[in-house]
Amino acid sequence: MNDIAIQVEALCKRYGEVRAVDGISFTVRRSSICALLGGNGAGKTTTLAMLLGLLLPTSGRIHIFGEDMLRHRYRVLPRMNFDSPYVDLPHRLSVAENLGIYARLYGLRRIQVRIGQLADELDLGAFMQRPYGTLSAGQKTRVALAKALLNEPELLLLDEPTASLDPDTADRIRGYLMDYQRRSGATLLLASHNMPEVERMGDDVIMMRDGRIVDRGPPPALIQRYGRSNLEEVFLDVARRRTEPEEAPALRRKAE
Ligand SMILES: Nc1ncnc2c1ncn2[C@@H]1O[C@H](COP(=O)(O)OP(=O)(O)OP(=O)(O)O)[C@@H](O)[C@H]1O
Repeated sequence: MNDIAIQVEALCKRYGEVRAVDGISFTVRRSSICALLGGNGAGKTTTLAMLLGLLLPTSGRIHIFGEDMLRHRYRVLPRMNFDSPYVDLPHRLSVAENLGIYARLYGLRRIQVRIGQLADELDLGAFMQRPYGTLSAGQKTRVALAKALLNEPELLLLDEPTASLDPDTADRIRGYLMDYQRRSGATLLLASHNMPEVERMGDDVIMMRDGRIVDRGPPPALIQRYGRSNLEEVFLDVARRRTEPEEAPALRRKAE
């Protein structure tokens, strides 16, 4: 059990008739990067929100670092953090003030040292004293990531971490996150529909459609199983439901 960071069993979230998450079970190994991959409305954000305790599941179980999240989430939350484009920070406060508030909330000790470190690593120096509300979308994304890393989380949940970044910055942030994972041994779970991102970062991929898990595995294994040359083609097979053996090229070739 010690090498499991996240264990989810038969997790469901319903909104009236909508089954946003429909009975999913999965585990995420400690010190790995796992990607939740799925089209719009597949249930990725809902899954992350339940893992964080922001949403109550309709049914099912979630254990993080062996703790039952529905009963004891405050035991685990200090070891976690998350980053999502849907979360905003106070607009009138400067970047430095915003990070300072979160650092105190998290009970950090050497607050200025940690903020300085992150400002350096994520290249925030030029706008640390500016009101957060005046930043561009990409700059806000980097500040939000700094906020998520303040407490050096052992488990980091990321919802579309590079959604509003230009290709150069996005690439550097991916590299930075992978480096953070290697340095700290943290576990990362990211929701994305950016295939090259998932292919580059993910040790494991969980593919979701309509609230269910339709396939999973390391990117190279998935690509091989579907007889495709990249994850984008696998995703299109899954999204367009070409996942029956008679329709998946590799399996069809094997049968011939
Ligand atoms: N508060 C809500 N009330 C009703 N339905 C909701 C609510 N939140 C999410 N849903 C529905 O649940 C389903 C899953 O949504 P979710 O946001 O988890 O998908 P997603 O995979 O993150 O999609 P995207 O890639 O578009 O962000 C969708 O059909 C969505 O419309």
